[in-house]
Amino acid sequence: MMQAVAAAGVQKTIAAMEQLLASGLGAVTTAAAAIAKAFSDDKKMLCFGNGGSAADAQHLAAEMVNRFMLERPSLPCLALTTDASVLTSIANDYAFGEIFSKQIKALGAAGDVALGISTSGNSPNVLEGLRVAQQRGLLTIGLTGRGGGAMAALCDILVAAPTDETPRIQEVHAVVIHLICELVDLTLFGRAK
Ligand SMILES: O=C(CO)[C@@H](O)[C@H](O)[C@H](O)[C@H](O)COP(=O)(O)O
Ligand SMILES: [Zn+2]
Repeated sequence: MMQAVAAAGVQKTIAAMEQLLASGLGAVTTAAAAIAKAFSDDKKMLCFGNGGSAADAQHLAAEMVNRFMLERPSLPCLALTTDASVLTSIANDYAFGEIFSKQIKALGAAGDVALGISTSGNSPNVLEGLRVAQQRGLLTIGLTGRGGGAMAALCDILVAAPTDETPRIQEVHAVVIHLICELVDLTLFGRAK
């Protein structure tokens, strides 16, 4: 029983990855090119999401600020999920739906990249972050699941993992995040390792 459940989980992830590959990976390469262009224009990237996707936002920021595979200069990227004082004060005094958008108002500038991650595509705080980012002239990139939910309308570039199950979507996102890092390094530094 346990083995069958585990095998089914792996099969679903493989199927989603195969579909992503068959789709040509156009959204992934477009997102990476846009992020590389922003960095080469001295702009930064702000990443955000809830739960496992908050961890994914932090993972991406760590790869950019520290390094991925290549020894190269730090790249300006910030996860908006890490400062407990900022997050709790906004949630307590205003609304949980504003925890990302208020930080984007403070830190975001035109030409920066706002990268929102939501498996459902419908988390109100991620939607509000993307909405404010668009209003302020940031480029909006969304990582989501099949369909993209309400997020699709708020993203200049949407990477939609072709599956409906939250953990499987997150597993595809982990690969997409690493591909973005690899392609950004390749674009900016001529190689990725
Ligand atoms: O990691 C997981 C599930 O795998 C959870 O923590 C999950 O991220 C949370 O339930 C999130 O609140 C879901 O939000 P979203 O992906 O729909 O925006
Ligand atoms: Zn998870």
